[in-house]
Amino acid sequence: MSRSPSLPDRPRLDLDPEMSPEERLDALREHFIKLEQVNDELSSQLDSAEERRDNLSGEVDRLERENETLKTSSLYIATAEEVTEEGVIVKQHGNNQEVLTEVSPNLREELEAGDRVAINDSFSVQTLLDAETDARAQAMQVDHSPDVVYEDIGGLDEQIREVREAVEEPLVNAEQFREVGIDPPSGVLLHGPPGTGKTMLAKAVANETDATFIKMAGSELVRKFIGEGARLVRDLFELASEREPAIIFIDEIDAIAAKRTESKTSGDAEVQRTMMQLLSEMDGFEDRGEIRIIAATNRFDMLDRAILRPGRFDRLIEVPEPDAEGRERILEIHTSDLNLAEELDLAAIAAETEGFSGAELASLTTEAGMFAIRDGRTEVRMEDFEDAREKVTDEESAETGPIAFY
Ligand SMILES: Nc1ncnc2c1ncn2[C@@H]1O[C@H](COP(=O)(O)OP(=O)(O)OP(=O)(O)O)[C@@H](O)[C@H]1O
Repeated sequence: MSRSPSLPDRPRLDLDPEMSPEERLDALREHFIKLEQVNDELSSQLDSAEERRDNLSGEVDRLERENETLKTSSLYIATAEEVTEEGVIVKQHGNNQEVLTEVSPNLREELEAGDRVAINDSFSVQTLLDAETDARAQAMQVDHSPDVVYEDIGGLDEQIREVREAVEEPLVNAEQFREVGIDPPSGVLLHGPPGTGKTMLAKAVANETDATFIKMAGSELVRKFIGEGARLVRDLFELASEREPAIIFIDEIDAIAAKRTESKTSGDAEVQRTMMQLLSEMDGFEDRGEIRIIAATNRFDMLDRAILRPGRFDRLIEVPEPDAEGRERILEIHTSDLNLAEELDLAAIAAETEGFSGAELASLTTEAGMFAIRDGRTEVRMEDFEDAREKVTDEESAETGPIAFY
């Protein structure tokens, strides 16, 4: 900082009593001139002091603004990976950097592993992001460890074997695949009627491989997130690479990948863009590491064949309606916690429920339990299943009519 200039000396007026009036007048004039000079000097000093003050207050304004911006500067988005005694481990989106960081005690109470958070430059957690405000969070269902295991799935042994081979093996033994030099299937397409266990299969692989399960429903992309489909597909793959190992599950893929002739709605161009984005993500997918893609449809006939080309959904697995044996197994699974009457014959129920999907058998079981309760019993009998079958069949035909799609 420059020093302030020194003040000019104050002129002295020496009037000798011996002086004549003329001499006094001269001395006074001279003094007056000196005073004027000092005055000029002081006012120029005042001017420059004022100028300096203006400059300084400009500088103060600038610093204040900078301070404000620093206080409100952009925050980074991260995911809380683990809440530990020592702090919170967060993983920053984009660069996947993991850090152990601080969090204020009140935030800490609310914070759970898997939450999205905003962190500042020094990585400390500033806010917990509200998942509901985030289209990405709304459009995608993220499950860190789905609780479905292969044993929960009845009648699909062959499909389980194929899914394990196409999805689980390449994830678990990635190194072996590389060494042998074969590319695992890029994407697996599960096709079959509704409620037959396609989602369960995808969840069970995620569980078995300790992978994050990320589900996106094609129909929602088209209905709910109009104009955002392509971006959300990009986000979907980005999220998966942040959460490796991950299983991407695209349900109802027909909604975004229907044959062009079949989709003549006004949103056609938008749907096309979403599908193109999906194809380009899959085409550029090879080096993406531990991410596998599973899609499901119950409108296989409607699919645009472009998505079935090699390098895309090149492994097709049909998930059919269960046969009698499959139905019996599904009934066994869903009644395992029920208090069944001694005489109850699951094979007989399976024989009488031709055309029932796994989902329908699950609700049949719940309904049977409800009939027992209504009757004041704690034991579920054959007659409860018969009543339940009538109810479920009536509801089905009232709601959807015969299943016409497949
Ligand atoms: N094979 C099965 N074994 C046991 N339970 C089943 C089976 N299939 C379906 N279920 C029951 O039905 C429910 C729905 O199944 P799931 O969501 O996997 O069907 P989906 O084929 O994905 O259906 P959608 O095509 O309608 O999405 C499951 O939560 C489960 O209770």
